[in-house]
Amino acid sequence: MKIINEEKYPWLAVRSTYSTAQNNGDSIRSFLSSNDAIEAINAANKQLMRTGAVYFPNFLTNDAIQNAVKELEQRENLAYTTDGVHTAYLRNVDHSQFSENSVYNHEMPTKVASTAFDELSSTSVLRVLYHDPRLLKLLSAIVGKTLYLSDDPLGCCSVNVFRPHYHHSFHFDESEFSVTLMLQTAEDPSSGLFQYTNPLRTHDNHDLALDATATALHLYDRKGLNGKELSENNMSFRNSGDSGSGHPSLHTLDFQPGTLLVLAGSKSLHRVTEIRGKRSRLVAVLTFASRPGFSNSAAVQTMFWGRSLRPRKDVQDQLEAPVVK
Ligand SMILES: O=C(O)CCC(=O)C(=O)O
Ligand SMILES: [Fe+2]
Repeated sequence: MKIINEEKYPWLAVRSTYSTAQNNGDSIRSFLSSNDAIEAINAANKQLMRTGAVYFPNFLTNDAIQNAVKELEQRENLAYTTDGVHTAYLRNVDHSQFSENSVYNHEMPTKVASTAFDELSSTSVLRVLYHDPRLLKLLSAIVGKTLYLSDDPLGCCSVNVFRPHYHHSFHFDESEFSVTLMLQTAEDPSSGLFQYTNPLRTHDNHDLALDATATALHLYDRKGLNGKELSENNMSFRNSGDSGSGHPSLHTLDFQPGTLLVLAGSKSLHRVTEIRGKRSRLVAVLTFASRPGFSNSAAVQTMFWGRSLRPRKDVQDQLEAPVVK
């Protein structure tokens, strides 16, 4: 079964007449060198830098979608449900460094279930896609740097299960880039929307973009703020992606089954609005990092999967070994 829709994206097909390891290696090396591929990647890179996200409709074949949904329906009852509060930064509140009214300490509710990577079968289409070297090469080309698969045994590739009334409040991901795949939408098409701002945080995890984040929450999360004034919010932040207006834009994704989204999730504030209707919204979340050995923190693992499972020790030892010159 083909997973990637090569009819819609012929430049993603790897042409090999016979299958030997070497032939496969050569095909992957020449992969993405066609003019069509270069053009599509340049356009995607521009879009990602400007708006924090870029998406590819019908990236998955219908067979792959159906297969994934069938497996997930069978495993849905295993999915752990988180039902609590978190800050936009998914970090612990810190009253010693940030004031009571700081957006850093502002908590919002989220209710979502998630099927962890180790709950997917060994032949799951999502597992196969996550390990397809074409996907890693494509994403590295789009973001303009070498990316690595995550070593998080739970969160490297997981599936969000949004049942009726579930929602995910505004947050930044810990992982730098996420790829999400819509598998099944909510019954009510005006619900379960994926919304994201332009990139607000510019450099690294130390850049909290407190002003911009507070401004975005004031503009787009009135319910979550409940009349509260966040202290950083002076409505005057500057951000290259929002030149002129001084307001972070909020985009709503046209997220249909089979759509693949590349999101700068640690830079763009994003949320999923409340689900209405009977059907669960199912979205796969595949994570990538710009250094090897990435894992979500134990705290974030516990929040989303109800347990923490650290990357294999041999992998960590290798990464932490001193470099001998
Ligand atoms: O379900 C989605 O569309 C993405 C949710 C999200 O932001 C996340 O899982 O971090
Ligand atoms: Fe997220």
